[in-house]
Amino acid sequence: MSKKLRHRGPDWSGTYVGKETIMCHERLAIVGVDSGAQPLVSDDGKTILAVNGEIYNYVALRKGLKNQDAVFKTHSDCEVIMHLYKEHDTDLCNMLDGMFSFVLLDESVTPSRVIAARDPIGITTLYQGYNSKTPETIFFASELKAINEECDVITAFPPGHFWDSRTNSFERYFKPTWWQGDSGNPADIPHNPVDYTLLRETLEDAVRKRLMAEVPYGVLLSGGLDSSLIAAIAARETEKVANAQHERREAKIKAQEQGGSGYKTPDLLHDRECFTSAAVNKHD
Ligand SMILES: NC(=O)C[C@H](N)C(=O)O
Repeated sequence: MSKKLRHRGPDWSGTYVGKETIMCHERLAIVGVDSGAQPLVSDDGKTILAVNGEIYNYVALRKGLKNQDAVFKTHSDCEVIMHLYKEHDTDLCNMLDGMFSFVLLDESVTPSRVIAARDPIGITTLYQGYNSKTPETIFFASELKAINEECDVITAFPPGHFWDSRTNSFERYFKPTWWQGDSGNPADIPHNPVDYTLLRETLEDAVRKRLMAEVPYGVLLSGGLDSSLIAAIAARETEKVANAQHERREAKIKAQEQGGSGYKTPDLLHDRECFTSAAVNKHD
């Protein structure tokens, strides 16, 4: 089954075989490239997690944990989900800023518990299925093709919901106030005056956080207004980050030069050289 999803991630194929649950993950490494192979297994070996997605606010969430001694085994943006689960149970879903589908297995309880969730608007895909002859076995997968031979009932996992094996049911966690616009009552439709500055800043912020990557990224450019705007913001933000890195390097070299001996370490000089040529290439 996992092989059918291999195209989703060239970087790692991982499998966890638990008491009653098997989890497989095909990874496209984006954050915590060297350490974040999945499924992630907690320090005590009792929480297991597979995620498709990016958690943009993972640094802030980590800082906000009640248990500041929580052991992080990787630099993955996704690991914080396991720690949030310990502190907030399913309320964790509302704390994530990102695009994600995940399945979390809790083997510290008997019977073991499974939580699955999908991001608020369903940016990432997730399907749930079962076979009517063995309905107690539940399948989850990012693509239908992984489970369609095993299951005769398959549904798209509803966005903004989590599923809990304790209740065998879905619950909506995403309940923004503007959602009431669906009620059909015109009074429930927000009618704030348009604020173009806020609109621009929100768009910039949305693009900025999506640039969170330790690997090269690209923008699919159609030439239309939306993708051109996004590409322009992404290019500007990327340049800002590159300039800030350049300034930090220069400051480091200067500090070293002024620090008495005037000796420039070969590493620092090489670093400057590489960085300057990289910056030149970027502008070509
Ligand atoms: N790419 C993913 O879906 C998981 C995680 N964000 C990673 O970088 O490995």
